[in-house]
Amino acid sequence: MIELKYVDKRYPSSNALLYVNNLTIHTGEVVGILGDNGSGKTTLLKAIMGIGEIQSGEVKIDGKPVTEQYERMAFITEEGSFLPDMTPRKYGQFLADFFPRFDQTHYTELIEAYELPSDRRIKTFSKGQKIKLEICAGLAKKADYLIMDEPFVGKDIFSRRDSLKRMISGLTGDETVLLTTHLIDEIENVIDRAIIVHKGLIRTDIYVDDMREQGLSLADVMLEARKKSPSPSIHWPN
Ligand SMILES: Nc1ncnc2c1ncn2[C@@H]1O[C@H](COP(=O)(O)OP(=O)(O)OP(=O)(O)O)[C@@H](O)[C@H]1O
Repeated sequence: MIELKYVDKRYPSSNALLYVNNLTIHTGEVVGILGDNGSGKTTLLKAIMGIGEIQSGEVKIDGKPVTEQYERMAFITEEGSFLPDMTPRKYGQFLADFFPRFDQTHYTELIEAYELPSDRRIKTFSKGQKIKLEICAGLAKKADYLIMDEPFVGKDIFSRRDSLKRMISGLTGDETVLLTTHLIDEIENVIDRAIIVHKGLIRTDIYVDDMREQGLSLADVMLEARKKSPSPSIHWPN
């Protein structure tokens, strides 16, 4: 379970903020973090991963600070955690040294399935190939929490569908998955819950089944979220 309480994140060099009053992501949920460019999606994922300071509030993963749970977390992002001079093969060895649960065989299978050159330096890869490599690494970590920032960036449509299928089929179903994306059509049938961030605040948090019962699509919900004013129950930090 991921829990955020009164999380306040500000950047000193801009007036952007993220404020989350109370958010609980239950174990096993697949959650889409959606919203316009610059709305705060990546900032939210980074706050969960403990990347960068938060001004106040707390984030707990199964009741513990994220720093005590890193072995159980995979953060898949375009920025990548690979070292650019490494090849995928070397990167796999490096990850195996750091993550006790890392499954080298599964990693090699994924690298082959994504048709990534295992002995070429990662710095020569395209954007789509780099994020594919990060997905291979993230899935092979056998993490309980998969936090993915734009996992479809730089991919063509066939590659996106293939990637999505592979990602889902590589999961046991017990993982908690958070992903940001702008490709709402692709993920509507994949996520259980949609959290819509607008101007640094969570404006909508809805289960997809409830959304469908109300006859709404993700596109409708996102449009509504933009118009909503912040919830009156929000306690603004002093
Ligand atoms: N390191 C930083 N320093 C200053 N401002 C930042 C920094 N990182 C992000 N921001 C600002 O915080 C806001 C939220 O950015 P964030 O990257 O979380 O948005 P996003 O929803 O992930 O956007 P996108 O869909 O474009 O990736 C933006 O206004 C952005 O300019």
